[in-house]
Amino acid sequence: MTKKPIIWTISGSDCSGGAGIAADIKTGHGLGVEVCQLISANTVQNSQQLLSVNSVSIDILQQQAALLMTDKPPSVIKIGLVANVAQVKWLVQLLEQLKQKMPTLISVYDPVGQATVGGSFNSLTLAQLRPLLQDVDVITPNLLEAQSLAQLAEISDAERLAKKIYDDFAIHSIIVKGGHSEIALDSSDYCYHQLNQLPGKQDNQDKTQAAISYQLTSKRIASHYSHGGGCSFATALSAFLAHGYLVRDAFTLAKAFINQGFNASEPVSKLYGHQYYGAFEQQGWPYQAAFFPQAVDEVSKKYQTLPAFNSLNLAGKKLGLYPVIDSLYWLKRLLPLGLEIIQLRIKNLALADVEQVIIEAVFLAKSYDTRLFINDYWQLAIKHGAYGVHIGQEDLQAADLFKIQQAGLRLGISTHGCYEFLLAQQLQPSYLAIGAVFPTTTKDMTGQIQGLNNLTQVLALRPNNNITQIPVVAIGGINLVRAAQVVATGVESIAVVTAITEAKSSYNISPEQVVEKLQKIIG
Ligand SMILES: Cc1ncc(COP(=O)(O)OP(=O)(O)O)c(N)n1
Ligand SMILES: Cc1ncsc1CCOP(=O)(O)O
Ligand SMILES: [Mg+2]
Repeated sequence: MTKKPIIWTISGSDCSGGAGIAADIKTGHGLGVEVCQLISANTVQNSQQLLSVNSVSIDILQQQAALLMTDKPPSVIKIGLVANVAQVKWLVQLLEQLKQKMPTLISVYDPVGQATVGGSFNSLTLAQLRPLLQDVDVITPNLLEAQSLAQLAEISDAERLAKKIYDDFAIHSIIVKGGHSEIALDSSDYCYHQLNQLPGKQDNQDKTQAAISYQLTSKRIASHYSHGGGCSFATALSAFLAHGYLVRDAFTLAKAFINQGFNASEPVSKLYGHQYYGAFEQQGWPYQAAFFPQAVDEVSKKYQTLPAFNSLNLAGKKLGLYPVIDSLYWLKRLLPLGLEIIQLRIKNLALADVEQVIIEAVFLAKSYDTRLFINDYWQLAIKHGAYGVHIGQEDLQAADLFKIQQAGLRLGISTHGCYEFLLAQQLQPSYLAIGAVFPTTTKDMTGQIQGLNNLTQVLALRPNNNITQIPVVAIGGINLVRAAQVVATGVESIAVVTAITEAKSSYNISPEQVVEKLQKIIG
C-alpha cells in the first residue's frame, strides 16, 4: 500500500445510503483515495421520497475544514449538495483561502438541485449560486441541470449548453451528463475543456489549441440501481484527478467506473422488473475494455469511413526493440543489427535537407528489410515510398490519413493516456505508441508521464480478440535498467532514443552492445 491522495467531499448525507456522502465514501474507497467528509445537510429520504433537508451550520463546517487542513489537506474538493446562501458564501471563501495556500487544488462541483425521487435539495437561485460557479474548476451537471445553469429559453444539446455555461461562468471543464434515459440506446456525456487552465495540469502539447471538446458514449445499461450514480461519477472523477490524471483521462475512467457499476447491478435490477430503485453499485478501479466508452471528437468523426491501415506483417514475430534515431549516421550503424523496426525522427533540419535524408534512409532500410517509419514528414514518406509514418497527436489534425492509407503506408500513432488510446485505436493504425512511460530528457513530456500502471491499463483496452489486436509500443525514459519492468507488462515493443545514442556515457558500453542487451531483455 502507498500513501493515498486525499479528497474532501462537501455534500449531504442521504439516510437511505444511496447518494451523497455514502456514495462518495464508497466510491473513493474503491478508487484508492482517502475521503474526508464535511456534511452540508442531513437529509431525510428513502427510495421513494425526500422529506427534508436539514442544513449543518457554517460554524461546524468551518471547524471541520480548519481542523482537517492541519493534517489532511486535500488535492481535490468535491462539492455536492449546497443547502443555502450562507453555505454558498462560506464555500466561496473557503475555496479562495485554500487555493491561495495550495495553488494546485482542484474543485469539482456536482450541482445537485432536484432529487430523482422528487423535491428540491435547496431553493437557491442562479444569482445566488453565481459566486460559487465562478470559483469552481470542474462542473458535472446532467442535461436538466445544465439547461437551468445555461438559462437558454429553448431546449439545447449538451455542446451548446456547455459552451454557454463556459461563457457565463468561465468554468474550465464542463461535463454534461447525458444520463440513462429510459428511451435512449446510448448514454453520451459531453465535455468542453479549456486546456492548461486547471491548476497544476499541463494538458496542452499542441500550443495552438485553446479548448477541446469531445463526447464519451456507451451502450445504455438497463439498471435501476442508480441512486447515487451522479454523486459517484463526480467523486470518481475527483478521485482520478487526485491521482494526477488529466481531465480527459479522469472523465474516461469515471465513465468506465459508472458502466462497470451498472453492469454489476443489471441482473438484480432485472429480477425486480427494474422497479426497485437501488443504491448505485461501486465496484472499484475499472480495468475491463468492455466498460470503457467510445470517444468521439472532430478527428474520429472525420475518419469514420477510413479503412484499417496495413498490418506490420510480423508473421508471429515480436516487434521487439524500436530505435528512434535522427540521422543517416545512426541508421547505418543500427541497420546491420537485425531490427524489425526503426524510426527516423528528424527535428531541426531544413525541409530541403530532410527530403534528401529520407530518400537515402528509405533506400538503406529496404536493403536490410527493416521497417522504416518516418516521424512527422508524412508527405515525404508517401512521396519516397517509406514503409510507414509515425504521427503525434498534434499532427492528427493536419495529416491526411486517407492519403497515407491509400498509399499503402503503415501508420503508428502516439498516445498519452487512456482517452487518446481509445480514440487512436478506432483509427485502426498499424501500431499504437504510449508514453512517456518514465521521465525523459529527450522531449518535454510534462503532465504526460504514464508509469507502468497506466501502460498496463491501456494494454487492457485492446479488444480481447487476437485478430484485431494492434501492437503497442512503449516509449519514454526506457533504458537497460527499466526495460525488464516494461517488457513484463506484455507490451510488444519498446522504443528508445538515448538508451542507444548515449550508451557510452550512460553505461560505458557501445550502442551495439546496448542493442544486443535490450534485444535479449525483450526476448
Ligand atoms: C514509437 C514512438 N512513439 C512516440 C513517438 C512520439 O512521436 P510524436 O508524438 O510525433 O512526437 P515527436 O517524436 O515528433 O516529438 C515517437 N516518435 N515514436
Ligand atoms: C519522442 C518521445 N515521445 C515520447 S517520449 C519520447 C522520447 C523518448 O526518448 P528516450 O528514449 O531518450 O527517453
Ligand atoms: Mg512527430
